[in-house]
Formats: sequence, C-alpha cells, structure tokens
Amino acid sequence: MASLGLHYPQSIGALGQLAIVCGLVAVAWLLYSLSTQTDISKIKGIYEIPNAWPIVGHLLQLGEDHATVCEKWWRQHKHSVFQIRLGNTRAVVVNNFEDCKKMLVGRQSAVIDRPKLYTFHGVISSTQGFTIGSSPWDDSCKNKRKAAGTTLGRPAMKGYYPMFDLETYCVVRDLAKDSKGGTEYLNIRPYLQRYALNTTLTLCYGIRMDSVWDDMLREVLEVGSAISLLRSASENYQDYIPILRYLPNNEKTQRSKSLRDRRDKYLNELLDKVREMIQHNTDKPCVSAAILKDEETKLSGVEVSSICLSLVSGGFETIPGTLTSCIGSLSTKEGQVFQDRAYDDIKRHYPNIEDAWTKSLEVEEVPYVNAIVKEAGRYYTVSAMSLPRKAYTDIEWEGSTIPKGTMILINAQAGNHEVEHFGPDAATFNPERWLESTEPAREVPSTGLQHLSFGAGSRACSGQYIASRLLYTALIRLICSYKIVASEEEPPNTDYVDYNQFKSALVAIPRDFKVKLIPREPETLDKCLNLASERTKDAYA
Ligand code: HEM
Repeated sequence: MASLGLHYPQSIGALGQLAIVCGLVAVAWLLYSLSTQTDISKIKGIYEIPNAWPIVGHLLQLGEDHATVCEKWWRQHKHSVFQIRLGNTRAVVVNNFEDCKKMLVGRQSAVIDRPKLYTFHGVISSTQGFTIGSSPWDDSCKNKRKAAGTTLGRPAMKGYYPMFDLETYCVVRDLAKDSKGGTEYLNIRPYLQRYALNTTLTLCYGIRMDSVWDDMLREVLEVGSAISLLRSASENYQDYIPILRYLPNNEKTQRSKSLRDRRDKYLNELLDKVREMIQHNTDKPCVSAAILKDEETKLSGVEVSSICLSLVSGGFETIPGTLTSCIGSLSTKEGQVFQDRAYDDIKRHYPNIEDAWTKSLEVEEVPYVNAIVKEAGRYYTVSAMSLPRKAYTDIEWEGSTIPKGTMILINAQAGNHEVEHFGPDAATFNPERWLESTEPAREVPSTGLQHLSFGAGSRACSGQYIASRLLYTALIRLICSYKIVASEEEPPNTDYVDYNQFKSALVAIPRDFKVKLIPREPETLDKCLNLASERTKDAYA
C-alpha cells in the first residue's frame, strides 16, 4: 500500500499529462479542421493544388494575377481542371480551351448560376440590385436577361445606326482636333471611354455627354473602375475569410459603401432626368423610358436599375480596354503592316471611303477588319478570369462529380493563349490567323466558339453583338482616317498579360501610351467628317 501510496500521485501525473497532450492534439486538430474547412468538401477525382494554407487556402499563392498563376499551375501539375481553396470557398478552375468549352457549352445548364459574394452582393449591390452578370439564376435574372437580350440582340442593331454614327464621328472629330493634324501625340483611351459609355447611356437613358472630360462621365468611370477592383478575390479577402468582416473600422466595407452611395447618386440623377423628359415629352427611345412608361411591365424598379447598371457596367471598360489595346498593337512597326492591309481591304470593298463610313454602321463585311476585331478580343482577354459561375446542379466531369454549389472559374486568358489550340504563335498579336488568304483577304469559315473572351453557353455575354459592331465601326473609321503610329517615348505595352496595369481588377485597365494620328487622305477625312456632322446634327440633340 505504501508503494501504492507513493506511486499513486505519480501515475495520476502521467495520466494527467497524457490527457493534456491528447486535449492539445484534439484542440489543434479541431482548429486545423476549422481553419481548412470549405463550403464544399474536397472533390474526389479532381486534382487539388497542393500546399494550401489554413484559413487562407491558396489566396496568398494566387497573388494579384490569378489567371497567370492558374495557367502556371495547369502546366506545372499537368491538370487543366483542378480545385483550389479561396479561404473557406472551394473552387474548380478550368484552363485549357477545350475544357473551358466543354464546361461552358457542354454543361451549360449545370453552370448557369453565379456565386454571391459578401462585398459585392451584400454591400455594394444592396440598393440598385445585382447586375445581370452577378445575378444568381432565378426568375428575376431570367426576366432581366430577356430584357437585355431584346435591347442588345441582332434585330435591335438597326435602330442604333444613328447612335453608332454620332459616337464614332465624335471620336474621329475630337482626335482630329486634338492631334492637330497629326503633329501631337495623344492618349486615345479617354476618347474610347466616352464612346463606350455614351453608347450604353444612350441605350439605357437616351442621354449622352459631348465632352470627353464631362464631370458626370468621369465620375461614372471612376466609380465603375473602383467597383470593378472590389469584385476581385485578391482585393476582397473578407469574401472568403469571414472573420475579416468583423474587424473594427473595416476599410473595405467603408469604401464599398461610399462607392455605392456615389453610384446611387448618379444612377438616380439619370433616372430622374428620364422621368423629367417623359413629363415634357422629350424622352428618347431607351430601356428606362420604355419600362417607366409601360405600366404592364413585369419588371420592378430595382430590376430596371439593375438592367441599366448591367449595360453601363458591361461595356464601359471592356470596349475601351479591348479597343485601346488593339490600337496599341496596330500602332507598332509590325502593326502598321496590318493597318495598311486593312486599309487596302477597306478600299477593295468601298473604293469611295464615304461608303465605308456609312456601311460600317450596317454590316461587318470587310474580312481584314473582322480579323482584327477577333484577334483583339482573343489576344487582349480583358476579363482574364471571366465572370465566376456556380454549379446549379451536380456536374459530371470525367468520372467525378462536382457538387452543386461549387464555384467554377474559367481561365479565359489561359485558354485564349493555348499553343495547342491556337498554334505556336498563340502569344503573338496576329489578325491573319483568322484569314485563310490575305490577298484578297478571306476569313476562315467560323466553326463555333472562336475565343473565350465573351464566355460561352447560356450565361455568355449579352452584349457581344453590339460589342463586335462597336469595335468594327470604330476600327473602320479610324483606319480609313489615320495611319496610327506609336510614340517612341511612351510606347504601348503589347504583352498580353503586362499590358494591364491592374491585374487584380475584374476588367483590365491598359497602361497609358501615346500615338500619333497622321491623316491618310486629309481632304477625304474632312469630307467624311462634314457629312457625318450633317447626318448626326439632330441625333440626341
Ligand atoms: C469587348 C467587350 C466585352 C467583353 C470582352 C465582355 C465580356 C463578358 C464576359 C466574359 C461575360 C461573362 C460571360 C460568361 O460567364 O460566360 C460577360 C457577361 C455580360 N456582358 Fe459582356 N463583354 C463585353 C461587352 C459588353 C457590352 C457592350 C455589354 C452591354 C452593353 C455587355 C453586357 C454583358 C452582360 C449583361 C453580361 C451578363 C450575362 C449573364 O450573366 O447572363 N458586355 N461579358
């Protein structure tokens, strides 16, 4: 007993120590499990990128440029489709062209949904509703997509010829004035921003702004770009790491609220202007007037705002981003050869350049310019990771099941530059890849999906027809009017990744550069400008 008496406390101590160790292991295991838990459990049969960290998952490794890092992982791990962890959210990333097509088109009903994110949906969109591109798939989204489809579909284009005429005329007119007959170097992006924004403001509200430096125009662009930055994962860790939302003085939430208020202010001002015009019978045909006047409409006020917001935000950065970068490539020494060939092809179709100006509003029939439009879309993938999708139902994927609710990310930049699909020069800007002959230029017959920049399938870009017409008309008129030459001091960056100054933004913002615009035929240019001025003088006065 004495020995028992002696050893008893000691054996309690050993057991106690064991219990403490077990307790610590259990707590550590619990903490580890909690910190690596995701909304969807690890998907069997889909490769997972190794070395995810607790809490943040792969967020830090992804850095700012998700598209480039994911492309590197695809090549390094030899899996085009893999899973990653964005904090507490599991996502499947698709990289090569064929797999992106298979996911977006082959599984289109299963990937028709969009995820909801804390900052964008919960804070920024709490007043004007979600844009179509960020709406989960439900009846309201269906109605909004239908209304946008009517405004942006092919049959509607005819009604927009006067608008295309006026806006492209204003671009060429102001460039002619500001470049002082081709002697000054200019940054063309502001002119193209006004072009895109005026187009969508006219469609939505029947309102346009004549000055490139108009206060409201600059406010819409500034707020829109800042919101686009707030939509990316690398700018918004709080979307994926919920604890960050509760930090005192949460700077992201405050910034989001302030941007939301600024956006509400100009959107309400625009709608008030339309109401006023309706009262005075001076309203122009546009989405909001049509809906405001139609009491039978099935759309709510928030849905009307959301449609207008979708069109404005859908076009104001994508069009100038693509067009500015394309002009950058055309202005280089190699690009000037493409410009000259395009000019020859335009003249082959329209020996009289005035006809090129008017016909460009109606048909896209100059093969060389069509080839430039396609190459601009492919090469400068302005929405590098497209817009995120969410599995609406379970997705069968090569023997595995991607569960309903999983975030699906399409790496459009990687697919658009895949050597196996586009050939060894995939990383070069070359419009002639879309031509089967150059003299005379003849397009390769279309065989379905050409590139991934507009997405594909049932949630593809609603604005792709109008986008293509906007790019085509502007290019025809600019190429007819000027030889575009890059500045040697401030040349364009034509690298398909590095041309973008904010890699974390949802839509690329090209780095600034300057070009000289040398009139090709000054007398013809004057004549075309005078005719366009006469034709458009009453449009949207
Ligand atoms: C070069 C120009 C453009 C590019 C590269 C572009 C790109 C995209 C992409 C990648 C998507 C997501 C597609 C997907 O998930 O599969 C999208 C959606 C959308 N785009 Fe565009 N876009 C452009 C111009 C426009 C314009 C001019 C408008 C409207 C005036 C517009 C309106 C929309 C809308 C409403 C959606 C949402 C579709 C939905 O979620 O159902 N886009 N766009």
